[in-house]
Amino acid sequence: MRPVFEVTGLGVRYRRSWALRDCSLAVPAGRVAALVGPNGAGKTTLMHAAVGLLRPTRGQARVSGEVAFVAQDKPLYDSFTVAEMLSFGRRMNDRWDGEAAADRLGRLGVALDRKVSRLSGGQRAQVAITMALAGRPDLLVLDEPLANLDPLARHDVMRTIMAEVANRELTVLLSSHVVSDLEETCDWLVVLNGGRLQVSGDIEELLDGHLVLTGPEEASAAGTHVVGASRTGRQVSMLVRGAPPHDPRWQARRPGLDELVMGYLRSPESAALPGLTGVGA
Ligand SMILES: Nc1ncnc2c1ncn2[C@@H]1O[C@H](COP(=O)(O)OP(=O)(O)OP(=O)(O)O)[C@@H](O)[C@H]1O
Repeated sequence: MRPVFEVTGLGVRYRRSWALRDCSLAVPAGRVAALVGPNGAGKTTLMHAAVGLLRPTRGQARVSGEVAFVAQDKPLYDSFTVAEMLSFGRRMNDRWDGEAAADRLGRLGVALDRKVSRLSGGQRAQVAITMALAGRPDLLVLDEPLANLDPLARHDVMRTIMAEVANRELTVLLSSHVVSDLEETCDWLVVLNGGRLQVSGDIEELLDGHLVLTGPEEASAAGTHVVGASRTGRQVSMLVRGAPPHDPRWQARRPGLDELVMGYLRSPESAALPGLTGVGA
């Protein structure tokens, strides 16, 4: 399927230091892509390059179609009511679907006559995302939409995104630090670490292509690609890619999304990118 969002050889330098180096990835249409990585990994920088807020130092970022971006601080005008925000949106956007926006906020119990300054964190997030969706974008880019929200509000925000993806062809790229929030909603994973791209691919294919092995430290892992390993006493636990090793002392199981992400983040030299054997190709 054609990519909606594609970067090739992307590098971004702020003064002397590189925030992103040599990143190439493509997110196919209709996917909900999770962008994860530790603080300072370059997630916001990648999103800013995608939506045209900064010019890459090297390479390029391409989006096909209309893009909407919700920044980390969910910028809204505090002195406006929700209805005034919506009519502001209508004036700024010729693809505006005000009816759907008002409907969605109604279903979420956000009163249109309420001042933005009096909304809860969760309602603020819902208004910002609703405003972004009302412009009927092809790509929705959300920088930490779940930060500072309680578990119920996080769930509601993810449900809003899911409903929109189910209703029409929308591609989403969203960053988060909480991988467990993404498990149900996202079907594409992008891992950035220290400005470098470590993982990009279909989540089910990635999980199918990896194993968590546990066994005694003397067991042989010959023939297996080890992403990372940790030791507890004489037991070793490893995240591996591809087929399991022949040594019968290993117990193997499919990793969870959290384990996959943590395995790569702990081993910055490992990568699972399209073109590498057995994963995401
Ligand atoms: N305007 C800027 N000027 C100089 N350096 C910057 C600027 N913006 C970001 N950086 C640096 O670039 C790197 C990547 O920052 P970025 O904000 O993209 O990371 P992030 O993954 O979004 O982090 P977080 O999870 O903390 O939001 C960091 O080392 C950061 O200090």
